Amino acid sequence: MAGKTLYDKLWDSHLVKQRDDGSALIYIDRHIIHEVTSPQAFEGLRLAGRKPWRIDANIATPDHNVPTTPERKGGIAAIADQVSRLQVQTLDDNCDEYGIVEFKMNDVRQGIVHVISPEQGATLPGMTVVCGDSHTSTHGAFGALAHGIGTSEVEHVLATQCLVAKKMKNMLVRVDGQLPFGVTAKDIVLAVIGKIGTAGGNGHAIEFAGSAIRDLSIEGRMTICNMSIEAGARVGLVAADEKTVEYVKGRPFAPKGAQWEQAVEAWKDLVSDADARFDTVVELDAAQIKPQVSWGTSPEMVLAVDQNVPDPAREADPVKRDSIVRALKYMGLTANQAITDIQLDRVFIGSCTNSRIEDLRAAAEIAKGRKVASTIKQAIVVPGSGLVKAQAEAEGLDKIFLEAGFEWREPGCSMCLAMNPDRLESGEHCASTSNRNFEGRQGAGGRTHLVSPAMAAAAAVNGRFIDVRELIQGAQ
Ligand SMILES: CC(C)[C@H](C(=O)O)[C@@H](O)C(=O)O
Ligand code: SF4
Repeated sequence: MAGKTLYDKLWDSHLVKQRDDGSALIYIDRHIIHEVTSPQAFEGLRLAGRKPWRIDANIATPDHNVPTTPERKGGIAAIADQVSRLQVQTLDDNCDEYGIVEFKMNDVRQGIVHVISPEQGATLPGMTVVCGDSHTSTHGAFGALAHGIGTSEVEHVLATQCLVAKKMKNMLVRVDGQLPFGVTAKDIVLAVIGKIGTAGGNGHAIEFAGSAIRDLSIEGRMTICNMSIEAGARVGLVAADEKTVEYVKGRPFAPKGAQWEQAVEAWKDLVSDADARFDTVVELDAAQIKPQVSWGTSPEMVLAVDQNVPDPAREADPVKRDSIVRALKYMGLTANQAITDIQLDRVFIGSCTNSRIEDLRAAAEIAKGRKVASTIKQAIVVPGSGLVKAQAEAEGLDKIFLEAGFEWREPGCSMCLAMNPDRLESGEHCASTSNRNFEGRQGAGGRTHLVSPAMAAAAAVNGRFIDVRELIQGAQ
């Protein structure tokens, strides 16, 4: 019998019941809650006369709707939009009522769900982690089985601590070789999506492996797993290793003492067996990856910074041709235009993809001693959590950004999606470190270009896209 993949192992160790029709019941170790997808779930629970099954499996924070400007220090009353205010208030009320740990709006531990849970050690290797949020795949970076769920499933998990699920297929994305100087985890994942497309991972759990993945920090691995969902896979995974253990050690929710020793021992098995069988295998050479920029309205519409946007006339497939025509029109671009000719209006450095300390350091390295171009209307840096913000301030990164002309904000989802005051105006182009570039994602008519933090900072100071390596001192 062939060995097991990491996904197989995680699945097997959480399987409560397998049914003949292919569906199964799996146990959930960690449930993360935010204000958008939880109100109806709690309401359903209440109507059914039930209570959360295991209170301490839950951790909550508001993120999507919270303003990121200084006025937000005023608390919930400072949220102008009525629906947003109600959602955040409802989350607070629900967590208070059931005694669920919540980092409220102005708690220093508040932030984007996918940033705060790993930061607290609430996401651990070997766990099953769910949240009513598609980017829950982020947590797979720890060798955990993590994916998004819908609101009715949020209610089910709250009530039973279990989830009805179906086993997925196994996909291996192997990235070997050395990443060129100035090329980051974000560029790897954008290049993967450019290669396999947004449906490439459909029905699969993707394990990212290979020397280039092992060489990444935990932050970088989170960036990659975060965007698995944009490659069509609900689950992204990276095997646990010493870096994972090192990252988790000493965090508030991590096991301590003898339990820690036991856990570390158990985590050694969180790798795919050498003879494990994958249904699909994709390989990339890290050395060939260049800084990426998305030009269209889907994350697969992505190119290296030195390329030109496509010419529909050269596309034989009529369906693809139509989508190129439509995307060019929406994005206000002309066929064959150089990526480096795209003029930006706003720059957003943040989101659960790229708002951790390492991302802010990379952006600050570029911003240091430079100025945001006068043609840029706004460039904002939004830390992923209050603790990331505090760390960045301790390192003086806030000063670097402010001196360069960036705004330094309070944590939240911010301009990643138009659910709070940070948004694009129609027609504006934004260099954004987030994960989705769908039509209207950052505001009606807004035009999103997905890039790494260093590339976003470079675009801010240059006004147009530029290969960040041209700005790095001593670049070869
Ligand atoms: C609001 C939420 C349900 C949504 C998601 O599931 O991903 C959001 O976080 C997003 O990124 O689009
Ligand atoms: S930062 Fe963006 S992608 Fe992440 S959870 Fe918030 S809205 Fe979703």
